[in-house]
Amino acid sequence: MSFRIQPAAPARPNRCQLFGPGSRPAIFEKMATSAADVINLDLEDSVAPDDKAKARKNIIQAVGDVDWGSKTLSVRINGLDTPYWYRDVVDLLEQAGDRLDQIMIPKVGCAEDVYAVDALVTAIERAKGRTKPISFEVIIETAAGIAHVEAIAAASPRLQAMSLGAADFAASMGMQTTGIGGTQENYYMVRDGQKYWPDPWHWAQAAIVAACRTHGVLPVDGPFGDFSDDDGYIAQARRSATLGMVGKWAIHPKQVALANEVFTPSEEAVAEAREILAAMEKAKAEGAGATVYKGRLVDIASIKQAEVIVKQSELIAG
Ligand SMILES: CC(=O)SCCNC(=O)CCNC(=O)[C@H](O)C(C)(C)COP(=O)(O)OP(=O)(O)OC[C@H]1O[C@@H](n2cnc3c(N)ncnc32)[C@H](O)[C@@H]1OP(=O)(O)O
Ligand SMILES: O=CC(=O)O
Ligand SMILES: [Mg+2]
Repeated sequence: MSFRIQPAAPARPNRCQLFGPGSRPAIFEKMATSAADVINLDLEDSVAPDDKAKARKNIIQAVGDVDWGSKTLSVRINGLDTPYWYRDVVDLLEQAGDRLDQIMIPKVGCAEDVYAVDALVTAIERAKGRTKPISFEVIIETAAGIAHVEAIAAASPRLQAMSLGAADFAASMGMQTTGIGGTQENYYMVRDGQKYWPDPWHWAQAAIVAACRTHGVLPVDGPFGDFSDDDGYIAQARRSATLGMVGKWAIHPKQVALANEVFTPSEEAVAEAREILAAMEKAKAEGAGATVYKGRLVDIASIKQAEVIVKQSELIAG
């Protein structure tokens, strides 16, 4: 390990973030009774401009009225390039009850975007005597966002999570696709006449994971638009989990169970991780730093790898 210690990310389950438009209050109770760990009530891109004010009111009322259980309750505000965002923050912080946990800031392009929201939130918290500090999550979904991803991850002690937003990201990058996440038809390689579809989101996800892990923030995969394609969703989520992300968005309730399944370590994976830890305990007792487990090398690094899986399963089990 470097002299610079890697901070731990917040210890809370974040396997699935279920989104719903703030302009559709009829689904709020359904969201609250879902199995998602995080609820994202949206004021941004799923709400038409004429509905923004009403959606704000709906959300403020629902924060207090709906029983959100032990879920993390987050509201996605509008982007800092719009005329809506300051009113989102002011009204939420002045009028919504203490049950509100988090604000999601979309289209963050630089650390100063987060700083600006932090300054406003801090002023209102003090003015109103709010004792529970609001945490932040951000979406990396622009070229500027990914270019400044590490500075953004370090921008505020309020920051708990960072998502990749594939739809706006694709648009900002000028990618030739209207798909939201997943395999892209024209992003393929050819070998011996066979097509092979690599993952166009991989590099951005890896950059987000590295920035998040450096600064103790939860890395999360964003939306998968085709909610009729369970296999595609699962494949995308498994790749994200393998890269180090802790969860994924659901833009339809049927995606919640898929995310929970992928981001909950399987019994087999946990059992194997515990066996590796036991094998290393035995090796250490015998004065060895490395040993053989099921025909393969395990050493002191394997302890840390196994601990990732065991800790994640313990966190979810509560
Ligand atoms: C790129 C981005 O920014 S993604 C993030 C922003 N986007 C969003 O928030 C969109 C969230 N999703 C939705 O608005 C909706 O799910 C839609 C528009 C995609 C589909 O809505 P519908 O046509 O109503 O879906 P469908 O008919 O399959 O719904 C089935 C049931 O789930 C409910 N439902 C639909 N969406 C949600 C949701 N997000 N959360 C909870 N329940 C929901 C419906 O009310 C319906 O309930 P019922 O069986 O009791 O009648
Ligand atoms: O906000 C999410 C996105 O994919 O864009
Ligand atoms: Mg977006």
